[in-house]
Amino acid sequence: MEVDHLADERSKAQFDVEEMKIVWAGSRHAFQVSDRIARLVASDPAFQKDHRARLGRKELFKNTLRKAAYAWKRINELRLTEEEASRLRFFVDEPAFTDLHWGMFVPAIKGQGTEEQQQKWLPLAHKMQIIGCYAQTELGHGSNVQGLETTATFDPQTDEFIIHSPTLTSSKWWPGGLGKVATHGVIYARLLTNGQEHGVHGFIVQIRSLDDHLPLPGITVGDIGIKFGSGAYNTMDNGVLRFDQVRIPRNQMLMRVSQVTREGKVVQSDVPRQLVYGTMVFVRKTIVGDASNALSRAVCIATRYSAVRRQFGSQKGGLETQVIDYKTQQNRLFPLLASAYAFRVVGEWMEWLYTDVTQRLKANDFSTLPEVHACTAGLKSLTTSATADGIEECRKLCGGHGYLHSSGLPELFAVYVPACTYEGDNIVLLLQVARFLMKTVSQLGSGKKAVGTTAYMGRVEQLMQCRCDVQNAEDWLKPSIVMEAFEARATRMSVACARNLSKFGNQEEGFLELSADLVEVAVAHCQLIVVSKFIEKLQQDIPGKGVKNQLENLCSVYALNILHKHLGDFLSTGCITPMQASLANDQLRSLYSQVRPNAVALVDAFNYTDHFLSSILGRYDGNVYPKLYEDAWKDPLNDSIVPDGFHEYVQPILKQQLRNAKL
Ligand SMILES: CCC/C=C/C(=O)SCCNC(=O)CCNC(=O)[C@H](O)C(C)(C)COP(=O)([O-])OP(=O)([O-])OC[C@H]1O[C@@H](n2cnc3c(N)ncnc32)[C@H](O)[C@@H]1OP(=O)([O-])[O-]
Ligand SMILES: Cc1cc2nc3c(=O)[nH]c(=O)nc-3n(C[C@H](O)[C@H](O)[C@H](O)COP(=O)(O)OP(=O)(O)OC[C@H]3O[C@@H](n4cnc5c(N)ncnc54)[C@H](O)[C@@H]3O)c2cc1C
Repeated sequence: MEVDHLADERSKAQFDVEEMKIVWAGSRHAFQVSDRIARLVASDPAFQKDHRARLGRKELFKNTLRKAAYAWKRINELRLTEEEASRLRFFVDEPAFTDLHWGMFVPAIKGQGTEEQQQKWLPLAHKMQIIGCYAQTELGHGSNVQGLETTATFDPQTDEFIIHSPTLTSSKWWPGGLGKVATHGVIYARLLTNGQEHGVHGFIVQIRSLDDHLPLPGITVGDIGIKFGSGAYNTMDNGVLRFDQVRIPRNQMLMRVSQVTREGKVVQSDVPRQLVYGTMVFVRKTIVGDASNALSRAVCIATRYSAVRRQFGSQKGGLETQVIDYKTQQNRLFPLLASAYAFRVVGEWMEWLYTDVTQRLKANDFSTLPEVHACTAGLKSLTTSATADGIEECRKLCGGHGYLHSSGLPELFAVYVPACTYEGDNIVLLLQVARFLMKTVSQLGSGKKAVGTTAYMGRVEQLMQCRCDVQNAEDWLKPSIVMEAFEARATRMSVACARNLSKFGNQEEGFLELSADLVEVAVAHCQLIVVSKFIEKLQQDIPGKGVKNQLENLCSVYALNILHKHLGDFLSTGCITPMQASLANDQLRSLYSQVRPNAVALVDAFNYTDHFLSSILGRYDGNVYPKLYEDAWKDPLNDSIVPDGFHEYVQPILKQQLRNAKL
């Protein structure tokens, strides 16, 4: 019989874990779908993944193609819904060309194509009769989208666009799926008609033949090479692409935002030009939800292992202390656990925000677009940075064993860390948020009402003067007190920056000079959004014994840990006193004691299979040591007792030394 080494931990839980699983999944339905599909993937040997770090690039890539094809076969055989298919790809857990096909190519056509274009291209993409990628970034420019150099010149004689890469730096560089697989791409290029330039637009371009998969005439395409980490993101064929005067029909420019007529005239529709950037907004909101997936996975591993691992503290020959009982371990681990839950909640809210803006856009209401852009950009940045740092912290929380590939953490880190760069470099995105905030502050006096996530700035006068009401540590558990401290901090930092900016004659010059401060303002605003969405969630009815209470503890841990880490902001803006800061820290310590007995159950609520976690340290049954020992012997180096190369290279040295010693 299997022994559950964590049974004792599980018996300590003070809440209904099954109900928490529903909260984590978002709904009973979502839980059931996820649970069923996770088991389906875990039980299928074709989806095995524990050997992939030992494969060379070519074998690794071929293996990914095999898995993607098999996943597609199962999706069709089982007639999975779109939701189920997307869960299946998630649990297969291997970055592949399909991520970009479903995650960017299809959304780009949906968001930027006309009805007619959608009718033509989407059925082909949905049946995978074509495979697409999203080719925006170039060798010379990624962040600066307006700086892209690829051109799309309209030729009125033939009613075509000529797509061309005029310089080396205009080569498309990075698009996933492009390197070896994609047959088509949405290519971003500067539109030129009648000798005039009209900014960057998306074009559907066929890259490879549907018969023999060779590049079409005028196209040079390949993979950009090995990336960070063994295995990891190297399952993806990030690509390079150059065009030499490649012709495409006029109707392959995505024309929802602007149209080019038969005569080459550019006609703007009434949707804002920024919708050309719409796919990025879509993907950024998805990345926020994904951050909670990656962070929860790392936290699950580190929490279970911290309960298994014992070090020091044995008295009279008894058991040593579980490392999870050290306050320093709790102080590093529990805020990450709280962040995983916080990002889950904010990810759910992002889904709502995105659905809302999509409906508004359909009704030609563009009023919330700037705020949605600021929220998706800011929260993408905040959550991915915290998650990347959090995964690395989890590795350290697992001591030496965390550095082993079999802990699951190195690969998770290597796959996750580019999220801080792709879909917008995190600093560049925070500067977008800061621009939005400075604009909001500058409009406060003009009577324009601050709405949505900036509504708090409407109370600027009160927030500039308010004094925190905390008298004892428990006061920090009151949502109103926490909210006011965070709102006052964000407002005061925004106003201070706006005042500094106004000292510059040239706003752009001021923006550049103060950009480091502006990034901090943006972070303060985004942290406030996370705290406020978590608090809002707790105002809802949440069923299940003790579930709400656990979430309240986690919400307080999230907020008070941020307050502690950013104490400089709160103190220097006079939002709280040093004494109140010290009380917040006392409360945080006491919250750790309340989280401690529930920690293992709180990570069980993520409902991850051992297959998905792929971590010996994070095994559900906690049977870590025998499995680590067993796994070591599976390494190919242990296939032979004396390694290849020993007789050739090492033995001669030993013999030489021996000879020298005898002389
Ligand atoms: C699995 C991994 C796959 C990865 C895939 C990828 O990485 S794909 C590649 C991913 N690549 C990247 O992510 C590249 C990152 N870079 C970018 O997104 C942009 O180039 C930029 C936003 C940094 C600057 O852009 P710029 O120089 O054109 O703009 P500007 O600053 O002068 O602002 C002009 C106005 O537009 C507004 N606005 C801007 N964006 C949006 C939006 N999305 N929506 C709505 N609005 C937006 C902005 O607020 C401003 O409004 P205002 O004040 O006039 O009312
Ligand atoms: C794994 C991976 C997958 C990707 N997939 C795709 C894809 O499918 N399709 C696609 O089109 N692209 C893709 N990309 C490209 C990605 O979107 C870009 O790399 C990203 O947008 C960052 O742009 P950059 O590389 O130009 O960085 P840079 O802008 O060159 O950044 C370099 C440094 O400059 C700083 N910086 C830049 N501008 C400013 C500024 N205005 N103010 C202050 N600091 C600044 C940045 O903070 C950073 O520290 C992918 C990238 C990676 C790593």
